[in-house]
Amino acid sequence: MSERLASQFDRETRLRLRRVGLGVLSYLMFLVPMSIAVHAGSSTLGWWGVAGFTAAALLVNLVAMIAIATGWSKRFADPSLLVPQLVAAMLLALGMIHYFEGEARSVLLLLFVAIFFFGLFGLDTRQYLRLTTGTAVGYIALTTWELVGADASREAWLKEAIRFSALVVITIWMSFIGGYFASIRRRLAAQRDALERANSKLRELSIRDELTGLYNRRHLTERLEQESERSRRYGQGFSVAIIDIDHFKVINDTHGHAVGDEVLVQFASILRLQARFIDHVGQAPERTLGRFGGEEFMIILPGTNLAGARVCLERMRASVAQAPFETSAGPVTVTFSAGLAEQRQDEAAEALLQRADEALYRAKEGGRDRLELAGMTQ
Ligand SMILES: Nc1nc2c(ncn2[C@@H]2O[C@H](COP(=O)(O)OP(=O)(O)OP(=O)(O)O)[C@@H](O)[C@H]2O)c(=O)[nH]1
Repeated sequence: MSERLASQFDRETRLRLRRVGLGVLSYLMFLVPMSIAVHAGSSTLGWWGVAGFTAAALLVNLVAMIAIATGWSKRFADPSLLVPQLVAAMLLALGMIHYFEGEARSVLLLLFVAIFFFGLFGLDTRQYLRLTTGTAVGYIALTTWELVGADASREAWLKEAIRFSALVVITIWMSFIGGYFASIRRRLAAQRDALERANSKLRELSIRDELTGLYNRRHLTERLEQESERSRRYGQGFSVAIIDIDHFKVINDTHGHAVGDEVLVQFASILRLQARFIDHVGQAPERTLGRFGGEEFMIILPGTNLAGARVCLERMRASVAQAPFETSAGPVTVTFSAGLAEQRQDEAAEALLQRADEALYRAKEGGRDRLELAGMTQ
């Protein structure tokens, strides 16, 4: 049953349905003292009456279950229908008590305690106090009607007064205690939400490079491993490029470290823009661009062969070289060199990176501002 519940409903709905189930269980449990009282002759209810009350209680719960399971209850502020269920339970309890006398009647006041405990699932103090008022008014109306009708003695009135005051004291206490638990629950929920938000922010920060906002080395390495694994499993190849700004040390030495940082940020945003550009028709898997360290960047291109990677990197190169970067120290000309490699079948990520790095070395040796492609054969 719970597995079926899990597959059909969302978490909140499952929880609400379970609560209604718990309500059914507590009604059924009350059948025991009720039946004993009927059997012992302490009740004028009779077996048909027991059956009638049980059927009414089950009907209330069935309606609540259907309203929750179909999603109909979601249109209300209280989609768990807790308040209507509690009001229905209270009315049923009042109706039932009418048929019990003496000791049995006092004991059955426990029904109200059970109902109020159920309110712990969601009532706040104000709602609890309203339920207490409703219960008290209902009880006074019932007993006055009974006692006046029976022309009861002073003793009978006093006995009811004792029951009534005990009922009111207990329900008022439960209102405050229940409300207190509700406030703790709300606080815990708010703390859990704040913690979840903080966690996701931390997760995001832990994979980002602080300066450029691109992915950091750790995330790039992780993604590279994932891509290798995916390619081994599904046979879909990928390429990788290591991008290195040319003579970045000169930019730093000439204009200062802060201007060097400005260049890195602008460089990153150009690469980011170009990385999003899709070169071929059809849906290409998302590319991962990051800062590998210093003035070195990396892009992972899933489902892309060397020729495709070259198109993408050539566009990046042209875009960077197109115009000098505007910095606080004036225009700075920036170029980069890149080494590209396509994964060979079953090649480990480390070996692939090694080949891309060797290609980058050749690009630098060859005069910079150029791309070099690693060969596919050994
Ligand atoms: N401004 C700035 N500079 C950095 C940062 N990280 C590394 N660098 C500098 O980047 C420079 C890299 O210099 P090199 O490794 O000699 O490379 P290069 O000057 O780009 O020369 P080639 O790569 O051979 O073209 C060093 O001066 C580092 O101090 C950073 O976050 N900000």
